[in-house]
This record gives sequence, structure tokens and C-alpha cells, in this order.
Amino acid sequence: MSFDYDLFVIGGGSGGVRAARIAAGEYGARVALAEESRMGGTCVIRGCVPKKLMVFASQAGLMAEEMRGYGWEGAQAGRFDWSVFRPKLDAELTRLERAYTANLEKAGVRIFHQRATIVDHHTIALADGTRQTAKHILIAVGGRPALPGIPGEDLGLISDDLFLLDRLPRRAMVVGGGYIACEFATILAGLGCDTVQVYRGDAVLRGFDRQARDLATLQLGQIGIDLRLNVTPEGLERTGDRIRVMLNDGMTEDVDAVFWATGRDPYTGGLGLENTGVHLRPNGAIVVDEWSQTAVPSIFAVGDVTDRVNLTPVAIREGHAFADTVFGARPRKVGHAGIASAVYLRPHEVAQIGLTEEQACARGDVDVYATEFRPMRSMFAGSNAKVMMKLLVDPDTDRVLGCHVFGPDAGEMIQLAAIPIGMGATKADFDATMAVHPTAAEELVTMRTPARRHRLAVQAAGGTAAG
Ligand SMILES: Cc1cc2nc3c(=O)[nH]c(=O)nc-3n(C[C@H](O)[C@H](O)[C@H](O)COP(=O)(O)OP(=O)(O)OC[C@H]3O[C@@H](n4cnc5c(N)ncnc54)[C@H](O)[C@@H]3O)c2cc1C
Ligand SMILES: NC(=O)c1ccc[n+]([C@@H]2O[C@H](COP(=O)([O-])OP(=O)(O)OC[C@H]3O[C@@H](n4cnc5c(N)ncnc54)[C@H](O)[C@@H]3O)[C@@H](O)[C@H]2O)c1
Repeated sequence: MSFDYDLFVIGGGSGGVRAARIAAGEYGARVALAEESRMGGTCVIRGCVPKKLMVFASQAGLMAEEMRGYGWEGAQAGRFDWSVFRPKLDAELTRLERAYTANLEKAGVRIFHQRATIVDHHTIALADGTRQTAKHILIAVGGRPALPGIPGEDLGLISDDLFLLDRLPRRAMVVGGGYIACEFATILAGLGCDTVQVYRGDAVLRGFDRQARDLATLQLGQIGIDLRLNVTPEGLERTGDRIRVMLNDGMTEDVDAVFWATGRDPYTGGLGLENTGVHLRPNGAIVVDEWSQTAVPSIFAVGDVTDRVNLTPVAIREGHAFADTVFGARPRKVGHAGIASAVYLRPHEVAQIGLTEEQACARGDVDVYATEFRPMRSMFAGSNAKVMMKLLVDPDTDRVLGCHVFGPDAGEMIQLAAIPIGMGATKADFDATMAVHPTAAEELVTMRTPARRHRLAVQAAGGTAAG
């Protein structure tokens, strides 16, 4: 049977673009890609990139405060002008979008700027009514924000909207305690918005190490966010040009904008998967095996739509491994354990790799090398902001099981720590490494004595041994 293409990719985001470019450019496959919105996908257009630029923009106040502590009398951040920043952001995203498009075209990929749906195991329908056939179909459609399902929720905004605002809200509420909620609240507060963050749990960033979570929770309050814990909205209604939020603790809040950051769901609705034998999980995620192959041999899926680890570098690696395996005769699987990540808060970021202290304790014996200290840079300026560094070590093998950093540029630190830890480094390897002085990161190679030693036998007997 002959097909129009060897590969048809649905979705021009992190995973889809990489897979298409490698399959066509490196392996000579005949590839087409459909993108219904802007090329580059969530990360480039409405995620990592605009978010990080806004994090940079939002730190002027903290920098001015620090500089006053260094003797810069009267140092002030000035007034943030969204009408200057927003067009610059738009121009940068357009530049990136063009670069992604050009790279695909250079690799020989045929691009359809429209929505695609699946007709059968080898056929794609495009929004213009035409059909294309392909030997392989790659689904890389990503995810979409999930709303909480409460009355009036349509009055709220989603993360995409932050980058498209005509003007910044004077008073904003961010709902949630995950990556997006914490980063968005930090950005809004830093840009001068009166910011309320509402989270139903007792500490933000569930899934991260508890000590880091507690420090992040504290920091959100310290930078001026009105953080309400153990609270959740029950309904929204319009009052004039504002929005009234009814909270489950009986309080109401009037704000100019509400941002839902209550998770994301795979974007499989309306994709035509009922025409195939592809299996979905209850949240709509596509079930794939370790080769990113679905239950239908000709259909593969990568990235957030599979809800494995929802990060850009993971989607890219999955897309690349798919192309290597199917078109390059170089079978490659992607490991989803031990992936480092960072949350870009200010002034200190949260970054991690491997097990949390809680997970390590549940797994078995663990020695915890941990330190909390006021770093030279901010202490001199009179700030109480604390840095935290932690290594979790298996006492039997001496292997480092996890690393957690709460501090300035923690994301940059964890990227480098991820290399030795991924290679199986031991605590002795860290100890043998000469420190770079004076840095905050040097603490990672100078912690000599465990702060705590958790022993499974002792815990089972009713306690935790401290060393
Ligand atoms: C606010 C925010 C901040 C983030 N920050 C970070 C970060 O700092 N670091 C990090 O690693 N990750 C971050 N992420 C996550 C990251 O953006 C995603 O993990 C990544 O984009 C997933 O890539 P993907 O290829 O699976 O999907 P996407 O990038 O979402 O791409 C999917 C594409 O498919 C298109 N599409 C969907 N359906 C169709 C269809 N039927 N036909 C045609 N086209 C279709 C969409 O328009 C989209 O362009 C962030 C996410 C958000 C929302
Ligand atoms: N820096 C980064 O790497 C980065 C940044 C942003 C997003 N991301 C990726 O995007 C994914 C999605 O981010 P996210 O923040 O949307 O999801 P998340 O899963 O991290 O957080 C969702 C939050 O919403 C809360 N929540 C869920 N339902 C709720 C409800 N009905 N009412 C009130 N609160 C509710 C949850 O308790 C949680 O705190 C992340 O898991 C991450 O993989 C990464």
C-alpha cells in the first residue's frame, strides 16, 4: 500500500517538531506536520519561554532592595510598563515561531497550518476537508489547562492568557499550588500586582521535598503574596468590572483577574481516537509503551499527551527517540526516572533530582546531608532569605539518591548536579570534588556529617534515628 507520507505528525510543539525534523532532515523520511495554532507549541508560545522572560522582568524590586543593602541609597525598581514589555515579548515569540517553521521547512517537512484529526490508522483529515495518508502517525498534541468545575469558572483566565493581557490586573488571584501557580504568583507580585494565591493544601509544590516546599511556601509570603493555604474557591461571579470569588472558608475576595493553575489534561478530545484502537487513560492520556507506541502499531504518541513527565526536554527526547527508532534504525528508549526540574521562583528557585527525603525514607535507610544558611550575598544586604541544599545518600552503597536545592539559580545548579547523579555518583565522589569558592553551590561538596540518619528498622519500631 502506498501512502502520501512516511510520517504525519499532529502538533508542532516540543515533541512533534523534534520528531519531524529528525525523521525528515536526518533520515530522509517524507514527513508532514499539522499545527492548529502557532508553531513551537506550549513551551515556546505560552509556557517556558514567555514565563521565564516574565520571571526576569519581575525581579527588579528584589534587586533594588538588595542593592540598597549594598549602599545604593534610594535604589528603586521604577515603574513596570506592560505596554513596553508586551510588544517586545510578542516580537520575540514571533521570531522563535519563524525559526521553528524555517528549520522544519529546511529539513523538508511539509507544514499544514490547520487542525488535524484521525480518520483511521493511516488517514488524517485536515480542517480544510482534505485527507492525507501516512505509514506512521505521531500524536504530539500536548495538554490543555484543566478547570476546577465550579460555578462561574469561565470568568477566570488560564495560563495562556497571562501573555496576552492588554494590561496587568491591579489585583489578581492565582488558584493552585503547583509549578504554574507558584511561578505566576511570583511573576504577578514582582510586576507590582496585588496578588492573592489560594491553595487547597498545607504547603505548595506537592511532590517536591518537604523542606523545599516549606521554604517555598514561606518565600511566597515574604515577597508579598497573600498566600491562603487550605482554602479553595467555590464559585465566581461578576460584580461590575471585577470578579468576586467565594472561598470555602466563608471569605469573599474581589479581584480584577483570576488565573486557574489547577493542572493540565491531555488534549485528546475531538481528535478522532474513537476511530482507532488507541487506548486512553481516564484523564484522556494516550497509553504508550516504552517505545512511545500505542496499541495500534502505526500510531505513536509523545509529550504531554501521554502524561508521563510533562516537561519540554522530556517531550523533545521522546520525539527524537521515536524518530531514531522508527526511521533511523537506532532503537532508543527514554528513561523517565531521575529527571531534574526547577521551579522559577524569586528570589530563590526550587530545583530537584531523584528521590525526596520522604520517598527515600519510604524506600529504606538514608543519610540526609542537609544545610540551611543565609548566603553571603543576601545576608550582607540584610535579607533573611535562606538557602537549602540537601543530598540523600544510601548508607549501604554511598550512592546519591536525590539532590534538592532552594536558592538563587538553583535550576542552573541542578542541571550540573544531574550529570554525576545520573552517572551513579557516590557521596565520596562529591566529597572528593574541590569546592569553587566563594559560591553557594560549594555547599554541595562540603557537607561532611549527616543532619539526619533515617533507618527503616527504627521507623518500624516507632521512631526515626537522628545522627
Ligand atoms: C505556563 C507553562 C509553563 C511551563 N514551563 C515549563 C518550564 O519552565 N520547563 C519545562 O520543561 N516545561 C514547562 N512547561 C511544560 C512544557 O511546556 C510542556 O511539557 C511541553 O510544551 C510539551 O510539549 P508537547 O510537544 O507534548 O506539547 P505542546 O508543546 O503543547 O505542543 C502541542 C501542539 O499541538 C498543537 N495541536 C493540538 N491539537 C492539534 C490538532 N488536532 N491539530 C493540529 N495541531 C494540534 C497545539 O496547538 C500545540 O502547538 C510549561 C507549561 C506551561 C503551560
Ligand atoms: N518550571 C517548570 O518546569 C514548569 C513550569 C510550569 C509547568 N510545568 C509543567 O506543567 C505541568 C502542569 O503545571 P500545573 O501547575 O498546571 O499543574 P500541577 O499538577 O503542578 O499543579 C496543579 C495544582 O492545582 C491544584 N488543583 C487541582 N485541582 C484543583 C481544584 N479543583 N481546586 C483547587 N486546586 C486544584 C493542585 O492541588 C495543584 O496544586 C507541571 O506538572 C509541569 O510538568 C513545568
